[in-house]
Amino acid sequence: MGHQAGFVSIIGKPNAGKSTLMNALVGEKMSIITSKAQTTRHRILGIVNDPDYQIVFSDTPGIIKPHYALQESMMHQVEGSIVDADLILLMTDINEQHDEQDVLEKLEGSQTPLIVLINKIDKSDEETVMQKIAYWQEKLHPKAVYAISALHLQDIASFIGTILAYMPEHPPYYEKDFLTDRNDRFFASEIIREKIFKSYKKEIPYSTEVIITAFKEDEKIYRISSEIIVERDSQKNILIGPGGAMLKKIGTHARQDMEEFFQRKVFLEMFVKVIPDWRSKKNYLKQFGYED
Ligand SMILES: Nc1nc2c(ncn2[C@@H]2O[C@H](COP(=O)(O)OP(=O)(O)OP(=O)(O)O)[C@@H](O)[C@H]2O)c(=O)[nH]1
Repeated sequence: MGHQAGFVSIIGKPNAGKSTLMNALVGEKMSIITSKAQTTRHRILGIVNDPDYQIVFSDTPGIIKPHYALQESMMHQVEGSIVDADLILLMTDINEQHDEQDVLEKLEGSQTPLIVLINKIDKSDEETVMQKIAYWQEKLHPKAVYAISALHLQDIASFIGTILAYMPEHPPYYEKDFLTDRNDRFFASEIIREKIFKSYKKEIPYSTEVIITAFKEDEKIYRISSEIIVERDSQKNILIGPGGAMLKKIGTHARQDMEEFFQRKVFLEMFVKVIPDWRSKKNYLKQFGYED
């Protein structure tokens, strides 16, 4: 067999561990990970390269019933990744009793090979694992069901081997030194978003978008300016905190992560701006990079 290349879509409910799995497979932090559901908003590619193959993983937003335009765009990205895939990995959390109906609806009519992954078995027991394996086999008749812990993924090589069996003979889709299709600006904004998700309770993270307004690469330092968009003045006040303390903390943590990620010194500016109801307005969503 010649060179193999293909697309693998990782789908599932929010918080199942999709981003954790992709980062483990790619060996780099491509997708931000937090304990909150719906952290991932865009479809993010993570590419595993080898002289003989290229596997292009898509980490996708968790599947939900959309309530506003941002979530509709997130669901369109899931659907797009299913259409493109040579293999679908459906990820489930062993400890969650989700109604998976909306996930199954997305798979209806798809002829693409499917593997079910039962994740977080480090927080479960053998009997439950056996029950869940039987459940998914019966429910979807997938090619295989694997019980894993994405957080402590044991044998990545054999996992990749399993996936390769479904990858067609094809030249590489991307340059062999690419790990992702996203650029440095995207990762800078995601790093800030991760800090916001980790620092505030529910309302602020879900109402926030981060825009990189300038990204200047000097030899020794990256100069990055950003805007944090929220929906209301009250959220702006919470985000900034007393005397600017919260925003300062986020900025410090984000800068440290960026310096590690880019292997450069970083100068980071942050401004907070209110755009009422941006999550429901198509023109803003388009401007912020969410496709229809
Ligand atoms: N115990 C345990 N926790 C895990 C495992 N895999 C992921 N997690 C945790 O589950 C949470 C969600 O993980 P993510 O990888 O962000 O999940 P996701 O499916 O990408 O989430 P969305 O972006 O909301 O769709 C994080 O707190 C992870 O650390 C695992 O194997 N075991």
